[in-house]
Amino acid sequence: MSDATIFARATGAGRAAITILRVSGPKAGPILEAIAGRLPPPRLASLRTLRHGTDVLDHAVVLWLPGPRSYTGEDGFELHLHAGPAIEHDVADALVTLGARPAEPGEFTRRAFTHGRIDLLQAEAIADLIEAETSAQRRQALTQGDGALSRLYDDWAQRLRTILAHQEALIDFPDEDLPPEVEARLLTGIADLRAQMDAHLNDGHRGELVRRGISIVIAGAPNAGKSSLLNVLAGRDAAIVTDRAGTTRDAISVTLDLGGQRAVITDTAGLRETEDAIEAEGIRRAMFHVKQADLVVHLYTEPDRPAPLADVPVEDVLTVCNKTDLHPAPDGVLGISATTGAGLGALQAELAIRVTRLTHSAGAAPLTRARHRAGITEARDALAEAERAAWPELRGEALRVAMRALGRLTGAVGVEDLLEAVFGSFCIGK
Ligand SMILES: Nc1nc2c(c(=O)[nH]1)N(C=O)[C@@H](CNc1ccc(C(=O)N[C@@H](CCC(=O)O)C(=O)O)cc1)CN2
Repeated sequence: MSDATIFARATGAGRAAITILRVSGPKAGPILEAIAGRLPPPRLASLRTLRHGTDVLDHAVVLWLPGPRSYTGEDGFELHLHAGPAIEHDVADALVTLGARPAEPGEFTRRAFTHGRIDLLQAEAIADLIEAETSAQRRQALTQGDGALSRLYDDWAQRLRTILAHQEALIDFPDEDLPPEVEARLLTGIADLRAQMDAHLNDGHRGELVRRGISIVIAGAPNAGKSSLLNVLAGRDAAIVTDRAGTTRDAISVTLDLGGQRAVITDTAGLRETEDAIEAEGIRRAMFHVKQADLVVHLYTEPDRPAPLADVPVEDVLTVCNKTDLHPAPDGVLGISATTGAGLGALQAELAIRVTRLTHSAGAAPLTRARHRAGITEARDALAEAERAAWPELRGEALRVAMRALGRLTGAVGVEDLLEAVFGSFCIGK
């Protein structure tokens, strides 16, 4: 399978000036010679006439990318073609005739992983980089792609290996030859590592928040102007606005860039007692969103001071007074008018500060996916198990469980079953 030569369009669909086809695999050299004549110098853009037999396909820029110094680690090439359906399908036909086949989603990056060019955390970072919509997401993906998280986990695995070696020594040479401080030092080493993993896990989900986007929910009484606020923040009419209380029944979400951070803002049904079954379901959903939110904007209008939201910590709530064009906001409360736009700049600035506070990471590389959290949790639990173990043999086994959990994160050990999940979500051509 993996000795197939694969190809895919690396650029987007639709009208464009240039289309890049990328090809990787053992037949790349012979195929390029067949369509472009002799091989150009490695990694240098060269203009060539592409032919299939006597048929001229295009005049194109060609890159010859011999392995192992290539993205996939294999021989490969790129064709920078004039964009257009006829060129693309005729060149694809020529590639198939010469023994290549279309690539599966993520197959180029999967080959880069298989050939040891990148580890699994870096492969995930490439997917995140392509998906990134905001600057913060881009920076986080680039940091992980440069191997920041890999280095942290590799360093922990290295320390575990040393601890495990000392542990083996304790088992092989019981009592006699070894000074007592060997076991004490070993236990301190395990405790230190576990504490570092705890700190890494207790990061307020910063990396995951940046990657997924911060969830901000607008809640409050009917007719407080929640939908109007969503619309002005979104800069478009996403939610229906009327002067009738109870207009919003279902939650409506828009994605925003708040100071470089991705935020998903959700407008919810107004909270009140109601006989209307549909509105009641809307309110049930509103409460569900409020409880899940990273930040709640509690909107109200003077003089109807709201009761605190049940089940939401106060530090996660920003109380905002709307309709200041009708009634001024009391001292110390952020006032806005969704209709005149007064105070909106201050609200956006405050939201950006809150979001930055939620996502600010103290230097070290944050974990960014549930997969990472599960792996580190497993390793941390195994270390705790090792600290409690009554027998050296049991301690050794728990340390090996921790090692394997770390190894699966970078892809250094047994991840065959994981690869489909990681690479299947890529786009074709990556
Ligand atoms: N045209 C084009 N642009 C592209 C890519 C590509 O494949 N083709 N990339 C693909 O995703 C990204 C750049 N990433 C890359 C990472 C590694 C290598 C690579 O071949 N590295 C070799 C050789 C480096 C060199 O020229 O000396 C190496 O590290 O050994 C290429 C691209 C974004 N832009």
